[in-house]
Amino acid sequence: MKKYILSIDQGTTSSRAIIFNQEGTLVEVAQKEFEQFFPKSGWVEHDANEIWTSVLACIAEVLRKADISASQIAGIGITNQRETAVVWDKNTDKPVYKAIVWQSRQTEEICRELREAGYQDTFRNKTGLLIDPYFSGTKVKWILDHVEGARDKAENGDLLFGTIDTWLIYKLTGGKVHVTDYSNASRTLMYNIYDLKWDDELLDILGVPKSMLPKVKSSSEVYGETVDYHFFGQNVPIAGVAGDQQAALFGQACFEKGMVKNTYGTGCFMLMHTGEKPVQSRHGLLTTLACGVDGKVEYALEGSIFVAGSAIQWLRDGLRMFKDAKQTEDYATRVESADGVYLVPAFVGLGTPYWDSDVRGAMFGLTRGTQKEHFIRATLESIAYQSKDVLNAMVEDSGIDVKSLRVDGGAVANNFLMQFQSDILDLPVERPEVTETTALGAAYLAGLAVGYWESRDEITKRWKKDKQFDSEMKDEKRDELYSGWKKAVEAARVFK
Ligand SMILES: Nc1ncnc2c1ncn2[C@@H]1O[C@H](COP(=O)(O)OP(=O)(O)O)[C@@H](O)[C@H]1O
Ligand SMILES: O=P(O)(O)OC[C@H](O)CO
Repeated sequence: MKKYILSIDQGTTSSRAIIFNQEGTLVEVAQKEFEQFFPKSGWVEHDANEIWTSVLACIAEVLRKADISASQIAGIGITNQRETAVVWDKNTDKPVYKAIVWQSRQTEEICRELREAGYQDTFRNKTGLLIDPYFSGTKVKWILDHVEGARDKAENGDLLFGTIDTWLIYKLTGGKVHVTDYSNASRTLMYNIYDLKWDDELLDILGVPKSMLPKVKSSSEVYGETVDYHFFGQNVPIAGVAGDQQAALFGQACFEKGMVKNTYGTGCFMLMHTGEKPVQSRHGLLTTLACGVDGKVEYALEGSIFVAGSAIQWLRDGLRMFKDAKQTEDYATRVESADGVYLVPAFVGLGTPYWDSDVRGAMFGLTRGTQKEHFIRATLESIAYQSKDVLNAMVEDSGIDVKSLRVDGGAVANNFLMQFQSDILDLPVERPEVTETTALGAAYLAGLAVGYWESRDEITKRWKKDKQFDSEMKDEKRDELYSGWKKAVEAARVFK
């Protein structure tokens, strides 16, 4: 009987279930969107139960479409939108509040208070992160502070916290297993990435009882089995877990110090593998845990860009400039250049390296001659400029000379964007054949744990390039364009 690996990719706007075969080829995929809740300006929430049912529906659909029975699944890998926080009552298995999403800014006030109380370095030195609403810790505090009776219940040991991986494993195992992996724990603002422990001092500052927290395990091991009533009568091992960006780093076979991947989706997330030693940043990068295997811990540097593909969605839905994101390539190549136009897409502030949550989007260099084509081209270019800001910070902080950039995510289909990225970085940009690297990474992690695949070397060999983009731009032109971008960012930050 032929066996497969099932990967569950629980993202910000949709859940997906994907089946991979022994060759690491995608056999079938099922996807389901779910509702986004925006209760107040800047707040983003999900219904954790809807996420769970969307995942179950995807599993059923993908098995049906692939005509594979549940008994043919050798193992399950889970990868997830990170930082999003769920708190539920272990007596009822019901969430006490909606899942607070990574993008949500509703804990801005809590963060301000923590910064003003002088805790920035305490958190940074232990977690590698910044005090920002992005991370889970202040979201958990917010729920305990705002949901009636929640704090008492938490102190009584009745409430559990989890990122989405934890929530899904808990549900799939019928409430038997409460775990997460290093990569997800490292995004919570509560986990000490050097001691590899939940940090008592940080928990105390945040007022989060330790009894709520999941056990932290490696990214590739058997955590438990599905209960048969949730998996068509089968007890299948859940054997791989990683936050989606770390899973992509793994799926891109970036196992060596200095290898970098950039994922171009709603936002952009660039990760550099830094080996078995953490690198501390001076330029607003995050130090985070990558996926190790065989019990080894590995580290990465990460830069987060909040708005990338979503700027394209804004052009499509907000400004109604085209119907399909694909058309942007054609529009952008109809003109020679953006003609001096720059978009700073700081719609929700700027992430790495600026970490400025008050700055808002701005456009510069408009003339009477500016056309829709320039506008679209400038938007695509802004994705590449932001990525250059992050890569520059990585090179400075790590002292590592980067040889190439591996890319994935929905927007890498855009050849203009990839060529411009290579031009502006003056680096080769490598697009793999399988751009579903996030799901593939989780599948690899699970497959390695159950002996479906042998080793990371096998994965390295499987990584295949679809296309390489090499820089064709003159240094002078690159410098001129990039200095224009830096000026545009400066100017946008003045207007607050
Ligand atoms: N050909 C394209 N050119 C530019 N942007 C694109 C293209 N195709 C998709 N996108 C953008 O990529 C994003 C979708 O990528 P995806 O990896 O599915 O995102 P996510 O996982 O964050 O939901 C959307 O924001 C979309 O606007
Ligand atoms: O859902 P995605 O793929 O946009 O990823 C979200 C990130 O994990 C947030 O840190």
